[in-house]
Amino acid sequence: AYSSGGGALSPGYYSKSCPKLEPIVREEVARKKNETVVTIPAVLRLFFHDCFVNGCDASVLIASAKEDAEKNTRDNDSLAGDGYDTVNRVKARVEKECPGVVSCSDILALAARDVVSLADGPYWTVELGRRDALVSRASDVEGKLPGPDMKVRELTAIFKNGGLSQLDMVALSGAHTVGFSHCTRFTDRLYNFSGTGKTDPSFSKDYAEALKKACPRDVSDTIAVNMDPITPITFDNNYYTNLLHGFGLFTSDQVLYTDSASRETVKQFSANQTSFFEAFMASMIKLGRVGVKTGDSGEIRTDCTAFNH
Ligand code: HEM
Ligand SMILES: [Ca+2]
Ligand SMILES: [Ca+2]
Repeated sequence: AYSSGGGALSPGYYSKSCPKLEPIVREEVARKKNETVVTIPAVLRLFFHDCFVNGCDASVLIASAKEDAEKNTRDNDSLAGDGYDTVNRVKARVEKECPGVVSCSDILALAARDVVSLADGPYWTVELGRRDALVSRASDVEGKLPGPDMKVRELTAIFKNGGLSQLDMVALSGAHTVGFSHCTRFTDRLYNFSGTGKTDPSFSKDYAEALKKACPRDVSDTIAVNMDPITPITFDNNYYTNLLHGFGLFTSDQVLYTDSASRETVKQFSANQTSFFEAFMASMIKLGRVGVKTGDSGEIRTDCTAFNH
């Protein structure tokens, strides 16, 4: 379990030491997004995978010659390269403006906020003052990240490790309103649900048919589909409306509606985008506090992909 106090974080942390930080991050993220829209889901997911393994400390960004860092794991293998590129580009500019001052973990937290708002989602104030990790071990990832086959009880337990509630879990799952998934992450639901050789009955029939066309039985592990088939690049509440219609891609998505423990929240977020946006912002701020290192812990990396020493 991690602390999620976040007491030492504050929005104005760099107001004297790097006053242009936020406009620089915004500009670089927007430039990258205009080159490829994949930037949006890539950065958002990268932030989540960082925070859930040893806290929001940029541990996921470390590149290891021995390939034994967090990024060298099955769970993190599918993190799109554009997420890392975005952070590295922002960092390069920020280092020119204010050398040695701004952590990679704070850049990632700001970039995650900016991609959401650039996709027409909400905009919130980001707490700052995180320091970067001194370790990144592949062996630390196991069991920390949720899997697409999990049910509500397991999902809630994983989020609880970071001090996040079931409501936070349902709100943050709304991130699947943008981005892609490889077919291999859900083909069991299409062709061999619970070992039955059948299709998961909680799928809409039409949606399952469409997914079978995009993802045939022996599909290559490079093929991916939109997670929100209706508004794939817009950050909206359509993820929840999809669940009402059996358009959830993973078991971990669809169970949020089929399980009565979370169904009312799904209905509410589907009916009212403002209530989803408010919950999402609050949960992102909580996510950004998970296991943060402040004060004398950690370091301010100069290169986000490597420790300073
Ligand atoms: C609730 C439990 C969650 C599970 C089981 C889960 C699982 C997954 C899986 C399996 C993928 C597809 C990866 C692939 O291509 O193989 C994915 C994609 C994604 N996830 Fe999640 N996720 C969860 C929560 C979250 C949260 C909390 C966020 C962010 C706040 C998030 C953001 C994303 C995004 C944006 C993508 C698309 C990535 C891209 O297009 O590059 N997920 N997730
Ligand atoms: Ca981390
Ligand atoms: Ca959407």
